[in-house]
Amino acid sequence: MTRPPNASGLPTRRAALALLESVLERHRPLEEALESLPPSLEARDRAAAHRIAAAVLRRMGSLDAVLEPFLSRNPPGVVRAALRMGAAELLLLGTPPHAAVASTVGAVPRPFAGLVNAVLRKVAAEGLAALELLDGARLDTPPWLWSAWHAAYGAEGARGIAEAHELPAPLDLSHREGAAPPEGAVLLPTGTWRLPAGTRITELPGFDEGLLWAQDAAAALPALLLDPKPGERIADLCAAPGGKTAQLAAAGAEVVAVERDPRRAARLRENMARLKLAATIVESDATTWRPDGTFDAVLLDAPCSATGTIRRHPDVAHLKRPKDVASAAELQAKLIVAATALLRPGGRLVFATCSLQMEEGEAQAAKVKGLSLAPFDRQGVVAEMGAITPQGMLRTRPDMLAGFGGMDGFFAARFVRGD
Ligand SMILES: C[S@@+](CC[C@H](N)C(=O)[O-])C[C@H]1O[C@@H](n2cnc3c(N)ncnc32)[C@H](O)[C@@H]1O
Repeated sequence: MTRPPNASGLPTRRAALALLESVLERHRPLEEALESLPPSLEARDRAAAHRIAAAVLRRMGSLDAVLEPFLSRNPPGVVRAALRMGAAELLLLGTPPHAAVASTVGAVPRPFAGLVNAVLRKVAAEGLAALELLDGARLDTPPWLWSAWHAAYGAEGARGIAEAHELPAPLDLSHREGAAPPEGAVLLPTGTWRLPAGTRITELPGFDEGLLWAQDAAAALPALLLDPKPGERIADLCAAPGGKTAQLAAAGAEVVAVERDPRRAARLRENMARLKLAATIVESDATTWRPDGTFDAVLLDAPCSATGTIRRHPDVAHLKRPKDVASAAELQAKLIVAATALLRPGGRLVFATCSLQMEEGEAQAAKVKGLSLAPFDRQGVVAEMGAITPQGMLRTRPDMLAGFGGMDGFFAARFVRGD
């Protein structure tokens, strides 16, 4: 009998190693690394490689601590990556030990096969017990993020956030009116439909018909809180891939969506076409864009460090540094000035970021000039989740809605322009 080409599991492990090398050595985002995998790789191998690489990135500190006692010296980069990968399969992903060990051994250069085999056999035998004794939340969180979250949210908050990062995020869906919830979907208090992690949106009924789009429950809140009205002229600055543009357009607003990156603008166009929603898409830098006329409202979902999305993008924890927070905050300040100039008197601005860092949230909002803060309602479902601050700003964290499986970290504040 001929074996299918990937029965050995080798293409998956080689692809997972390539993903880890891209993120950890070449500092490229995981999504970008996935796009660079060979087109010949089968979809299920690509998905499996993604799952393995994401598990390693999510729990890397813990995996290294488990491996440490079994290593007499620091192994070369590719061997360490393979050991992390094998350990993730054994301890986190439930791969049968024989398959995990054999396929990882097959993926490393021959001279290291014996070492990898011996270490992974020990991990298979003793690793789970060792893992349970570790402080995973602490080990898997870069120290600078741990300190920043500690300062912002206290010891319990920092730990809650880090613990929420240990598990992959579910698939959250926003939908158009008239869509039916996919089988098994849970309705969250905020209106988002939630399906288990690993669900493929492209296979859901309603996807091809343009009735659904993927959007974390927290990411859906800023556009909701902007409260778009039919016929309002709204500028969506920094718009791709378009989750919020779709919400605004679905609410009947006349949307102008501005995106600087041409490739991302193309994705925004594709997404809006699939959803059969109308928006004027402008490829431009929002800091210098000067349209004719003013807007009733502006949604500024600004570029940021994205530390609120670590559950979905565990590479963020390895790629971002404090200087990235500082430079993103600088750009956000410029974008807020540009957004302010677009508002008609009485017009409103919602400034949002998917960051857990104060510099990109509360501290940024406190520096806004020429607009008045219009606090969000302290009643209603969002407030009941504990996501409205005493100042009336939105602050979600991955440990909120814990009973439902958490949500991304997001910040939003609303402002109005005086007459
Ligand atoms: C956080 S993402 C936006 C997500 C989007 N609002 C959504 O809901 O799908 C930020 C976007 O801003 C874009 N961007 C960054 N700087 C920009 C600028 N100066 N002008 C316009 N777009 C910019 C990025 O390319 C990226 O697509």
